[in-house]
Amino acid sequence: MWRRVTSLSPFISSSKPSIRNQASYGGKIWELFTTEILTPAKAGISSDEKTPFITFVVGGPGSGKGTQCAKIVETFGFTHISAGELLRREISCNSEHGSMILDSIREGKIVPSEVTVKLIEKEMESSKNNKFLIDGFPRTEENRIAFERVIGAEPNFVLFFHCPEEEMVKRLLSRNEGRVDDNIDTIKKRLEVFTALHLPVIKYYSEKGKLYKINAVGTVDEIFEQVRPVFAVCEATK
Ligand SMILES: Nc1ncnc2c1ncn2[C@@H]1O[C@H](COP(=O)(O)OP(=O)(O)O)[C@@H](O)[C@H]1O
Ligand SMILES: O=c1ccn([C@@H]2O[C@H](COP(=O)(O)OP(=O)(O)O)[C@@H](O)[C@H]2O)c(=O)[nH]1
Ligand SMILES: [Mg+2]
Repeated sequence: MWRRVTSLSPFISSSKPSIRNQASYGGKIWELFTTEILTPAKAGISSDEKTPFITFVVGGPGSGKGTQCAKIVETFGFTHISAGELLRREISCNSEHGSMILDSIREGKIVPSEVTVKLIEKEMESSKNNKFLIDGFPRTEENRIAFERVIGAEPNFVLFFHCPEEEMVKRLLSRNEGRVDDNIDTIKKRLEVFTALHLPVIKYYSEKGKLYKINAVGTVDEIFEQVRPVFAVCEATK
């Protein structure tokens, strides 16, 4: 079981996100980020079994994060922690924050970091595994900083699923999972939030050489063939 070694630091309070006009990024900004060549040294692979191996899986809504995570789990034995699923679980069990989370999800807004990070921390601590895929998180710089402070760790690398908006909208509208946020109005808001708040996270990890960009257009299997070598590097060093 993985245990946090650093002491809890104060959570960062959530501030209201400012939504910048998508046009200010020219729609092509994601093209600036290139795919890293992943090596064991870059991934920070260590032989210490107690050190958690953390991969963040990020990308726009409908880019295929959850679908690819299922394949990574099946093939490489990671524990999948979906931030969105953890939040939806809080809604279904009417927890303390359930109604606030529901309102945020309905509006396509980001739930305060302190809530999400605490849920992720609980999942990590209760897992017997030490390899984690953290899906749909961090969505903002504030999320990222809160994770690092509370968990006391950085991801070994970050998988970024890059997908054109039209494709993401098409996929979300046919997802059919009965989600309150898979309707065109909320989808538009989610895309705005993604464009406005996610870029600094991508930029941060790109500058650290931890970003692995995946072209998320194609069949599920074709996309997995881009993902597989990233994890195969980790396997090869075991
Ligand atoms: N490569 C793909 N091509 C077409 N549809 C896809 C692909 N990958 C996932 N999907 C479908 O698109 C929808 C969104 O995928 P999902 O994995 O839930 O994305 P995310 O977690 O990024 O929102 C789902 O209905 C899924 O079955
Ligand atoms: O770290 C997170 C992850 C998700 N969400 C909320 O949960 C929704 C659904 O997230 P999920 O990752 O399930 O959506 P996906 O990107 O997979 O469609 C988001 O739009 C946000 O409102 C959040 O606030 N913080
Ligand atoms: Mg998902």
